[in-house]
Amino acid sequence: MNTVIKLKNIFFSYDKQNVLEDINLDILKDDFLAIIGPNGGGKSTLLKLILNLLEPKKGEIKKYLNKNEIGYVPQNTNLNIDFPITALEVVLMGHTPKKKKLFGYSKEDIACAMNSLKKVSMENFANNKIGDLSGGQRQRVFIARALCSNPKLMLLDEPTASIDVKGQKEVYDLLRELNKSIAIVVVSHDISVLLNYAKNVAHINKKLVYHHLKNIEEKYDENEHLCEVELLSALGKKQVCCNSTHV
Ligand SMILES: Nc1ncnc2c1ncn2[C@@H]1O[C@H](COP(=O)(O)OP(=O)(O)OP(=O)(O)O)[C@@H](O)[C@H]1O
Repeated sequence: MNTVIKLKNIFFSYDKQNVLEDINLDILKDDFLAIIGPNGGGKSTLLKLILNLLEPKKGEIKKYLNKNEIGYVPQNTNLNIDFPITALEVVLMGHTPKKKKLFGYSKEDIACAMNSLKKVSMENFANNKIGDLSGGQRQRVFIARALCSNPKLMLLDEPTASIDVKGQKEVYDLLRELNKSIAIVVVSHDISVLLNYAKNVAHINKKLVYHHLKNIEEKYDENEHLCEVELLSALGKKQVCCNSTHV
């Protein structure tokens, strides 16, 4: 089975107005899926449905993974950076301890958290305060926290918001490395970077339009910034394979 998550005819509304309509989407085992779309288009809502934080009003979400095999890096992890906590402590917060302890963490917990920091090349910053790290370094620590449960799928909501271009590239290079063994789903407005990393794109504006990027021959310069409209226009010109259409 190549699919890890299957959404079938999903409808969702917070009140009476539909936020998502008739969403069909397969997330594949080796996917690097970029979810793009306008503000309020329903991107974060879709992630919350996949994470079981919300229930669809209609339709079905099939998961071919255990709950702890889905890692999540939420939006706005830059909040509370003044809180006096180290990178290691942030990662330990995402860890499910093997043995329950009343105070502190066991040696095994710390070794496991250090291993996660190593996977994101942040082990040398374990004892640094999270507020003293750069935006890109901090985001890598939050990715390490999500790696604690050895996920097979990682969902990231705007991971490079308010990170400089160099930091963005580091985060996406890391995600590409992780994608060798983990399916990656990224919500982002940061299309020019995603163009160089994503395998597939889902554009969400209440409805979903899916693009297979492998058919695009033209390579974009990583440092070139394209807006969403330019990207979609580029995709349209290249006539990529779509399995759904805007209505
Ligand atoms: N808890 C909520 N209660 C009511 N309405 C909500 C709630 N959360 C989101 N919405 C509304 O649902 C719609 C979709 O929101 P969502 O956050 O999923 O969009 P988004 O595509 O992630 O937007 P952005 O790019 O701005 O983060 C918006 O109109 C938003 O105002």
